[in-house]
Amino acid sequence: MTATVMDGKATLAAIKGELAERVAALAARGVTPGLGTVLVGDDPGSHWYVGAKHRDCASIGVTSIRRDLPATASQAQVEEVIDELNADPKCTGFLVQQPTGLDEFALLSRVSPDKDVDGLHPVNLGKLVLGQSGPLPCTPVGALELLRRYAVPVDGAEIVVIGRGLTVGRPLGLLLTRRSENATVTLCHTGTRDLASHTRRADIIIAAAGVPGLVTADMVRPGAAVLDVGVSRVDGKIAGDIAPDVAGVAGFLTPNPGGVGPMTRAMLLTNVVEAAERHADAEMARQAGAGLDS
Ligand SMILES: Nc1nc2c(c(=O)[nH]1)N[C@@H](CN(C=O)c1ccc(C(=O)N[C@@H](CCC(=O)O)C(=O)O)cc1)CN2
Repeated sequence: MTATVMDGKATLAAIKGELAERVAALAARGVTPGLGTVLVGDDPGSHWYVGAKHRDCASIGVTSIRRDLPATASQAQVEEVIDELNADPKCTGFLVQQPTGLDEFALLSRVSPDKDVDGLHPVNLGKLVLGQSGPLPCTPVGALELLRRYAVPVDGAEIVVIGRGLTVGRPLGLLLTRRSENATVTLCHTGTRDLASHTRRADIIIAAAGVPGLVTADMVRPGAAVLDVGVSRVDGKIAGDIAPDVAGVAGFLTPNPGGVGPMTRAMLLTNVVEAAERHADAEMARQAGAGLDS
């Protein structure tokens, strides 16, 4: 069997085209979305991710506000920048690039939930738990969107998620078990005794463990969809969690790079546009309430 490649790069391009139309509609209402990023330190990977996010924004008409701080920045200095972006009307949404090496819970909690485009603020994660609408974490919803666009059925599917991290594995479990998605999820982690016994009966495997080559062909049911979210560097190159021999067994497979990574950026752009749309609607309602619309 040769797996169908779930192309995240091509899907990002398609989503950008769709979002550019929504940005144009916002411009007609006098609103320009603006993404803010807060980057601490000089990790080359983080610099690349932030640069890519701003290039994506420029390509669809979203303006950029970039705050880069040195590795020596203190918690208080980063919190000051967050306060600035919370108050800046040109910044309709922003994020703190992780990792920062600081108290990330305190930083995430300080971002205004209305401007949280990562969907990682405790209020927005709480909404996900409660099944309320709100911005969703970018990588989990990116993986789900890729499955949707390749028509891989999720409703009723047995899905094994590997990894319980706060940005991917844990919210993925919450997302996929919502009534609207209706999947049965097994969340595996370093304490899982027999990983292969779980993956072998999965319709969909989503690996976010950061262990190169963790999932091998013998662990995959023929025809299963396999998504690789693992990012490790081996000899300077990205190495995912999925071993190359899985391509001969899986029905659908994401490349890595070129799979879920670009989808993370696509869903960030979606959250940025949606935050600006909510902002525009709230402003219109405020003006109508104040009798300013006539
Ligand atoms: N505040 C956040 N920090 C981090 C998040 C996040 O969602 N919010 N996730 C990751 C990094 N990340 C986004 O920030 C991210 C990961 C991967 C990609 C991507 O496009 N990757 C490319 C390859 C890039 C390369 O060559 O290095 C791909 O997979 O094709 C974009 C964004 C941690 N931090």
